[in-house]
Amino acid sequence: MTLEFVESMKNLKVRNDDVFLVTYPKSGTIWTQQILSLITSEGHRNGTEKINTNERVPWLEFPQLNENIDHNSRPSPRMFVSHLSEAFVPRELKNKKGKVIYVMRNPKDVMKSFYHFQDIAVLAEKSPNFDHFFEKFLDGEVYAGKWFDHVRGWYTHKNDYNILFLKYEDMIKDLRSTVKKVCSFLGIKLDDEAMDIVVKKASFKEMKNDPLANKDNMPEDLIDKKLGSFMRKGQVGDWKNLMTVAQNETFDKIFQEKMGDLSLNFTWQIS
Ligand SMILES: Nc1ncnc2c1ncn2[C@@H]1O[C@H](COP(=O)(O)OS(=O)(=O)O)[C@@H](OP(=O)(O)O)[C@H]1O
Repeated sequence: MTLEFVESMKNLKVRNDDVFLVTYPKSGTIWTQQILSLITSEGHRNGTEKINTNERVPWLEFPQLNENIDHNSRPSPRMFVSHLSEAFVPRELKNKKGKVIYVMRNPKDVMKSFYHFQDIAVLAEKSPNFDHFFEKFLDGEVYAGKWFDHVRGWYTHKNDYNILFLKYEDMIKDLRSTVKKVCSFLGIKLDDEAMDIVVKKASFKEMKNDPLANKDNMPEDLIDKKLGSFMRKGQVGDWKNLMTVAQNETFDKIFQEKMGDLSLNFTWQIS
């Protein structure tokens, strides 16, 4: 990804039936790519088409991950996935052209997932320990910058977009309801049998064993599978196994300062 390319994406011609999935890293990106793939493709549901979710929902800002795909020449309907901040996505989306699905996850679990991801992400700058990563995350010295800015940017500009917000924890609690919400947002009707398949194939257990959906097919120079799995735990509240009491207090204080004025609630654990 070059800055020049990202800049050029601001001018991408948006089509009415485009769908942009946007996330801060580690918030449920591949999960929602899989859900979108299953909802929109019968061949993905019944296993007759062997296409990676990363190809069905290609990266907006990483064309090299999809054989240098040229988004302009893709047939409609197109789906995209992106980690871009609100200020960097195609401007035409602001005219409520196309649809945006923004998935968020409680930032303590995001941070923990991100910390472990550096073990397997070959190109990631490694932190020697969690204390170091904790500071880096708070300072936004990680890919995609500060979590607080990313979420705030999208949330406070929500009225400019045709946008559906989803939360990772809601997906954990009731995946079927989330799938229904996505179907309704996309104007797609699935019968009960198709819905059952989507919910089953988008479960953590199924995805962990599905190389089309779990990044096992990623090149080894990007993800080193010997060092860990991309589908790590898929839980809510795993941050408790890593953050100290002091770090948690610091985080809560910063969260309150930066997000306290927004009507956004997160689920920090599920008992
Ligand atoms: N089906 C399903 N159910 C529950 N959780 C799931 C599922 N699929 C992916 N995951 C978890 O999502 C985390 C990876 O997030 P992303 O896909 O956003 O990562 S990335 O930004 O694309 O690198 C990562 O979270 P952690 O396990 O906490 O590390 C994945 O395990």
